[in-house]
Amino acid sequence: MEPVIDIQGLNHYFGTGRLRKQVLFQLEAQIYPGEIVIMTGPSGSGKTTLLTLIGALRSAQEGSLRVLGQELRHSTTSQQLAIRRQTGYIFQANNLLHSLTARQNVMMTMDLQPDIPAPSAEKRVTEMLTAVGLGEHLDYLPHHLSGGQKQRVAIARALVGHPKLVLADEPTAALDKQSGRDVVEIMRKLAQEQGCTILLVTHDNRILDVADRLIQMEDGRLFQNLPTTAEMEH
Ligand SMILES: Nc1ncnc2c1ncn2[C@@H]1O[C@H](COP(=O)(O)OP(=O)(O)OP(=O)(O)O)[C@@H](O)[C@H]1O
Repeated sequence: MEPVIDIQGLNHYFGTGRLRKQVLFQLEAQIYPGEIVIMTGPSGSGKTTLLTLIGALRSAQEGSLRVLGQELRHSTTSQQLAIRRQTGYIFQANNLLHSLTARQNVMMTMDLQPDIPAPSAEKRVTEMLTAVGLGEHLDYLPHHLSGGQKQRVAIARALVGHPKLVLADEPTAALDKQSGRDVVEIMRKLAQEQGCTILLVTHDNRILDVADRLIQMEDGRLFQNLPTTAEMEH
């Protein structure tokens, strides 16, 4: 089976000249279809940098990074756009547009998929918001929703286009224990139904058990094959 994410000898640097600083060192990792992988690690260790490289939101500089079969090093803008279209992003700050309702925020993703006719797109948006428990809040603006509800809109927005890959950066950081739990359970359930792969960065120990596999970043180096919480309990 071909990995969804295939990282080999990946290095990354910020800055130029004397200020050039290496932040990722010889990373190696393969993540396969349908896997839920959680990446942990101290602040500043390079997790967000790696996530944005995988999501084609910044350019790979050295080594190899293949995502959904596409080599991202030396890739063209249109190849990067193709990866972004197949990827759902969920960030700590949910990045909802404040003047748009929950429904309109999610609909924006469907606008990137011109091959889906408008009535079907609208139906999918309603179904997705209902699936995350917001069927009664379709026309609410973000400031009338709680933190957990806003994050659920962000999940609906990330998943409504049926992405092959979901990248989530601290999706539960701003949430209380129960809302955080609900949010990852919804992600897991929807991802299983759609068969997509999830790579999730978190400091939140309370959600580690949703992972099939844990990886850890420390000082720009990746450590793999850590036991999951479920395995540790056996
Ligand atoms: N745009 C940038 N320019 C220069 N240095 C940067 C830039 N972005 C990140 N860095 C540096 O790269 C390193 C890795 O940062 P990164 O944000 O990837 O860490 P992180 O593990 O995601 O941290 P956190 O858990 O706090 O979000 C840090 O030393 C950071 O200061």
